[in-house]
Amino acid sequence: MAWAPFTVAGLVGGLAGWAVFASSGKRRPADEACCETDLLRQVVEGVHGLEALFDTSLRLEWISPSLQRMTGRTPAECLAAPGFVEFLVHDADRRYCQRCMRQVLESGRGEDFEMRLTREGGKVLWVATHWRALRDAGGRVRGLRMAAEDIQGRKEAEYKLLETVAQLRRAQALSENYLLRSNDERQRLSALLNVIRLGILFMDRDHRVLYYNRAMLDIWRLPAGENLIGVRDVVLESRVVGLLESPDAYLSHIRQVVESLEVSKPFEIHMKDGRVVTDVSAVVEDGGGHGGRRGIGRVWIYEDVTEQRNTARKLVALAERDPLTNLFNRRRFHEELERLLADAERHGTRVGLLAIDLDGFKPINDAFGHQAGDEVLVTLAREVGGIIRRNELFFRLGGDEFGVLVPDAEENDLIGLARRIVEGVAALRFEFAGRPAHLTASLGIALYPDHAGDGEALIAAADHAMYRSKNEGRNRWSICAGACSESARMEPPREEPDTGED
Ligand SMILES: Nc1nc2c(ncn2[C@@H]2O[C@H](COP(=O)(O)OP(=O)(O)OP(=O)(O)O)[C@@H](O)[C@H]2O)c(=O)[nH]1
Repeated sequence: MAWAPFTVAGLVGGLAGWAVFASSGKRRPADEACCETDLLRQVVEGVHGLEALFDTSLRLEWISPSLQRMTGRTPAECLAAPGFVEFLVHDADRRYCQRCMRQVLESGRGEDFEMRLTREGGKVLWVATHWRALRDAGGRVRGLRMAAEDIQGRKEAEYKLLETVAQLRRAQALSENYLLRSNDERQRLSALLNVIRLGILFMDRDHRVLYYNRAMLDIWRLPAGENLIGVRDVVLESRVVGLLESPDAYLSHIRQVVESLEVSKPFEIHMKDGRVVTDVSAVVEDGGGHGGRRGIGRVWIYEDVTEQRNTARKLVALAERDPLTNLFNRRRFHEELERLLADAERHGTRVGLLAIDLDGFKPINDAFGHQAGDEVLVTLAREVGGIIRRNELFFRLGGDEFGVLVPDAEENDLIGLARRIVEGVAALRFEFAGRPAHLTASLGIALYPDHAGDGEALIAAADHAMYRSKNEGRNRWSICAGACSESARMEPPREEPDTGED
C-alpha cells in the first residue's frame, strides 16, 4: 500500500501514537485515522529485528520496541539521547556508521553492513544493518530507514572459527618452525659427520641402515655415491666380509656386541690390504618422552688406525732398535735380561749371556772410513743373526759390542753357539776400494745363576770372560768358570785380525 503524502514525521507520528497507546495498555476508540496506525502497529509487532527511522538531519525519529529485547535499552531512552549513533553504536563502528548513513542520504542508494551495538551493561551486540532511503511520492529523499537483525550467534561462531583457524595456523607455524629447525640441525649434524674421519653408521631397531657418513663408506671401501639407507645388516656384512683377514672372528664379534646393551670395547679389525680399523658400538636410546628410555637402534663408529699403529711401531722400533743394524739395542737388552731372569727364577732354568766384542774394528774404520765400518757392522749383524736360533735374542749394545741372550740355556749349547759365532765372524770377507779386509770377535760366556745372582753381575761376568778372550789372544771365546776367575777354554787358536793393510 502507498501512503500519500509521505513524511517521516507522519509515519513516525502514527508509530509513536501506537507506541504510547501500546505502552498505556488502553485501547483508543477506533476511527478512520487509526486505520493506518493499526496497520503500522501490526507491522511493528511482526518485526523481529530492529527497525528505526531517521529524518534528513539523521536524527532518530522512531525505533521499534524490539530494541529493548535486543539491547536492554528502551526506545524512549534512545529517542531522548542526543544522538542515535553515540547512544547505541559501539565506539569502534561509529564513524563508519555515520559515514554510511550520510552516503545513503546523499546518494539514495541503500547500504548493508555489519556493526556492533552497545547493550545495557556495556556488552556488545553484533547486528547486520540495512540502510535505505525513504522517499516521498515525488521520489525525494525524506529520511532513512534502518533494519537490523541480531547476528551475535553467527559472529560468535565466526569468532570461534577464526580463533580455531588462528590456533591451527599458530600450531602449523610452530611445527613448520620445528621442522625447519630440525632440518637445519640435521644438515649441521650431517655436515659435521661428513668432515670427520671417523666412520659413523646408525642402524635402526629393525637392523636396517638409518644413516652413514662418507668416512664409513671409505673405510669399508663402498662406492661414494651408494645409497645404503634401509639395507639390512646381514646384507651389509656380506658386502664387506671379503675385505677382512678373519671374517669369522669379526662376525662373531658383531653378534656378541649386538646382544649386549653396554658400550662395546674397541675391537681391532685387520683388513687384507694391511689396514687396521677399530670399531666401537653403543645402543641409541630415544628421548624418553613416553616415561622410560628405550633402544631405538645402534651406532657403530669405525676408525682407521693404520697410521697410528705404524707410527707407534716406528716409535717402538726407534726406542728399542739400533738404527744401523736394526738389532735390538741396549735398552731392550736390559728389559729382556730382566724378563728372562725372572722366567728362569720361576722355572728353575738358566739364562746364558754371550758378550761379543769385535777385534780390530777400529783399524777398518781408520783404513777404509766410517762407511766401511758401518757396512761391516751391518754384514756382521746379518750373518750372526743367521747363526743364532729363533728363541735366542741378538743385541747391538753399542760400538762394536754385541750380546746374545739365551733362555733355558745349557753350557754346552752356549759353547757351541760361541764357537759358531767366532768361526762365522772370522770367515767373513770384505773388500773395500779393491782391498780385502776381515776381522774377528772375542766372546765371553756367563750363565745365570751359575756365575751371577742378578742381571748386572751376569753382564759383568760375561764381560770379564770376553776380556779374557781379548787378553789371551782374541778370536776366541771364554767361559766364566765359578766366580769367573778360572781360565776359560779358548778356541780357535789366536789369529791377528787382517785389516787388509799390507
Ligand atoms: N763405522 C762405525 N764405527 C763405529 C760405530 N760405533 C763405534 N765405532 C767405532 O768403533 C771403534 C771401536 O773401538 P775399539 O773397540 O777400540 O775397536 P777395536 O779395533 O775393535 O779394538 P779392540 O776391541 O781392542 O780390538 C771406535 O773407533 C768407534 O769410533 C759405528 O756405528 N760405525
